[in-house]
Amino acid sequence: MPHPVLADPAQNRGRRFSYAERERNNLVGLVHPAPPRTLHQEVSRLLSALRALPTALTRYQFLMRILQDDQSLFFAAAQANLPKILPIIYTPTVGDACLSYSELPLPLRGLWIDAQQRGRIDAVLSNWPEDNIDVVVVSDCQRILGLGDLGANGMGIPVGKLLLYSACGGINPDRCLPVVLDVGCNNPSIRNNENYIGLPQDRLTGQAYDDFVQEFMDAIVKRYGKTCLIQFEDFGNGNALRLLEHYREKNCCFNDDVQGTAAVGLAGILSALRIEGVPSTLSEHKFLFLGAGSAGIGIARLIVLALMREGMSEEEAAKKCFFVDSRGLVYQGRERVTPAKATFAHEIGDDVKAIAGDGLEAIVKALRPTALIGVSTIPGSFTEGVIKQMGEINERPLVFALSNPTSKAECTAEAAYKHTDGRAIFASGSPFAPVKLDERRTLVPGQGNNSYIFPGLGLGIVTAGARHVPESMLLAASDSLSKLVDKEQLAVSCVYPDLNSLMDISAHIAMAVCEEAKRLGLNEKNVDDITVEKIRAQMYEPGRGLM
Ligand SMILES: NC(=O)c1ccc[n+]([C@@H]2O[C@H](COP(=O)([O-])OP(=O)(O)OC[C@H]3O[C@@H](n4cnc5c(N)ncnc54)[C@H](O)[C@@H]3O)[C@@H](O)[C@H]2O)c1
Ligand SMILES: O=C(O)C[C@H](O)C(=O)O
Ligand SMILES: [Mg+2]
Repeated sequence: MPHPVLADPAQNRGRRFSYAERERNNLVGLVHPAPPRTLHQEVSRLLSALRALPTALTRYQFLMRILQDDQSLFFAAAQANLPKILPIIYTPTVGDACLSYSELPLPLRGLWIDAQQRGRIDAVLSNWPEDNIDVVVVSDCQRILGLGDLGANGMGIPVGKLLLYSACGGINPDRCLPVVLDVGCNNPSIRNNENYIGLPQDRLTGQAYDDFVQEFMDAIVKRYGKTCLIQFEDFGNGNALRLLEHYREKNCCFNDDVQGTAAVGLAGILSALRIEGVPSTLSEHKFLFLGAGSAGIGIARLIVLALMREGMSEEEAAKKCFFVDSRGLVYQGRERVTPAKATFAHEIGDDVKAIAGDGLEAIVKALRPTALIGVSTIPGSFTEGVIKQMGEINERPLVFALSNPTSKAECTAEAAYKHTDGRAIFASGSPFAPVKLDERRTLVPGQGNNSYIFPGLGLGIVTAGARHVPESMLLAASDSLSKLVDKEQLAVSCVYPDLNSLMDISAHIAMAVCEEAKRLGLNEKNVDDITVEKIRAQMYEPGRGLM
């Protein structure tokens, strides 16, 4: 039997227990005899051990074990080394971890609510050891990153998102709940694995699915209150927008793939307007999206709102966004245009119709977009020809390859820069290293990932006790992020701020969200006297003052 203090990751401090603490807690002999260590020393030790590991997946496993063992060491290490740690606990490595979640020896983390628990979801929730929860991230895992249906294996995503809530947004990790709704899995390569951790059955659909989600939503509100934030994550195309529409005004919730992505995408675009050679107002731009799913529709809808704020009509604003889906250009009168795409299915001439199915390069040439946004999950779809075409049309083309993980990116940073002689303003969902163009110039790809948004957005919602998450909060978050991009970043073509400052970024975003909640009267908590400094001071940060 492990000692209860050592077995509790929130209490265990291993070699950092002082002599007095060792005496007080009867730990003498149970921790190493060497003199107590500082948090800083232990973080250094952790980082050396991490470096010595051979693969990203072994580093993922190692960090998950540290988290299970000693929570404050994990978060202190993460917060002091975000650019190093994020790609392991989050995108892209978390994608590999999810693919092999059934095989990897990993500590149990998160709550799987499976379809057989229908009718007793509240009882399952009561098994979670914490009674006070601020943020729930829930996925049905039908579209994990660009990897498709991973069933119960997708737990790595809600777990990873919530680790960022604490590491980047300062939400107390004990008040975070990662949930997988295991409604089945239709992917044979996952489900037929003899070690599969989920229900080996087809996904629930139709009314049975909707009732299951409804029961879950009600159970969360009953147990944790109506201002407990519910973040929908990596739901499939057929459910993401639909569930968001259904719940957005009933619950305190948002969909990260639709709305978080929208805010980070728009922030990158707004930042780019400040770069010389880029048309400096939003209304001068034309956006071409490859992929018309949750992420693409989400970004386009927020662009429309941003344009309307500048005085444009909704109809005119929508005309600034064009979509290409798996059948080619989406246009008015085309077959298979869903209601979500219909807003962006424009009237086009016969000349454009004639090339609508001819591939992205021809479409780029015909439409002459200023920005190309990849949310398609199709790796390499921004070919050399496509990128060169963007470079011919624009002095500084925006090329955002937002699909995750890295293996699904529409192009690499190097390709975007190389085929435009370094003129492209590139951003990607997964991290890419800086690219040295020549002796004088190194360009830095920005990571256009919703991780810049959701921790601060959630922090703001929790701080304000917001009842809902209206679209204007996403606009506020987006503006706030964009304002934090400095001249130095823009000079190296990077449209996002330094990842190292994510805790500060989140405090600023949270402040903007609180102000918006207050403006709309959506706050259950008094935020009259709130300031960025006060928010920052209350954020969970185990290394504060100790590192
Ligand atoms: N960077 C970020 O923060 C971020 C956020 C959300 C999603 N994403 C990534 O974006 C991708 C899409 O996510 P989503 O939520 O929109 O998924 P989705 O399943 O809702 O949509 C995918 C879209 O791509 C289209 N598509 C498929 N094949 C295509 C092809 N050959 N050509 C053109 N379009 C094609 C589909 O028709 C669909 O419209 C994923 O890889 C996801 O990881 C990134
Ligand atoms: O998880 C990420 O890295 C971003 C986004 O939510 C995605 O689904 O790709
Ligand atoms: Mg996602």
